[in-house]
Amino acid sequence: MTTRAGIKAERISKALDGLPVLDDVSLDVEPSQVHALIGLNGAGKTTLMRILLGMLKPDRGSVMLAGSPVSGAGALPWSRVGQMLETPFAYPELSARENVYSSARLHGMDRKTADVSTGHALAALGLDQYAAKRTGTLSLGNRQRVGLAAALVHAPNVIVLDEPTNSLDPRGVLVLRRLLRDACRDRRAAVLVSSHHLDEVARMADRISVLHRGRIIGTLLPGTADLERRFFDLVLESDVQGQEQ
Ligand SMILES: Nc1ncnc2c1ncn2[C@@H]1O[C@H](COP(=O)(O)OP(=O)(O)OP(=O)(O)O)[C@@H](O)[C@H]1O
Repeated sequence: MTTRAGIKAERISKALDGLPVLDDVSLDVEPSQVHALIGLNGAGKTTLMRILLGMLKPDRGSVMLAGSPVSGAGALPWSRVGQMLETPFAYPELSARENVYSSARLHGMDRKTADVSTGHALAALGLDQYAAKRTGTLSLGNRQRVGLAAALVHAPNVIVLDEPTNSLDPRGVLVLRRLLRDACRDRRAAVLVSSHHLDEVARMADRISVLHRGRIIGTLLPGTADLERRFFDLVLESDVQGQEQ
């Protein structure tokens, strides 16, 4: 299996506590695309993202990430990856600036470049006035913005964000959408975002994959009308098929 960039997951299965959570999931997140993963609570989105990022080992299947098998990826591929899963990257006792700068350095940027990039990332996420504040004292939405700044500061080519708009206000959602679009256009980034919000996803994504009960049950076209109805049609169809088997 070869891929030059992006994420390619093939036939991933995983059980947790003896229960199947992912069943034969394949997913291609291509360069220059925002790929959305949608599914109901408990569908397996976070588990899949953890496997894609090498945080959890699949029982079966394989993942290529930024051109390398995720199981043996060295520092170079990881320096090209930006991610935010569940809790945003943020040491509460450090300032917003220190958190974002740390992420830049951990992803291999030299001090000067990290310093400049940190300034840009904070400004892009509207965090200038909070830069010196301890992250633990910030509002939930602003902590999420710090997490996003930390995920994007090093201009990654592969971006994985788990429910990145959860605590964002409408302006934050617009900002994130623009940043992800810019990343796709300017550096051919491959972007995977999970979400429950179909309307947001429809405006942000080029492709939408639907995960239900640990299986990819179909895709949706972002531009089509009645996205919500189509989503529930897919879910219902899959549940009916499951009952018949
Ligand atoms: N560490 C764990 N041990 C046992 N079961 C787990 C563990 N983590 C997740 N699960 C189970 O796996 C299933 C999928 O969980 P996951 O968090 O991946 O779903 P999700 O689609 O991200 O859900 P949500 O939208 O609610 O965040 C759930 O049934 C969950 O209870």
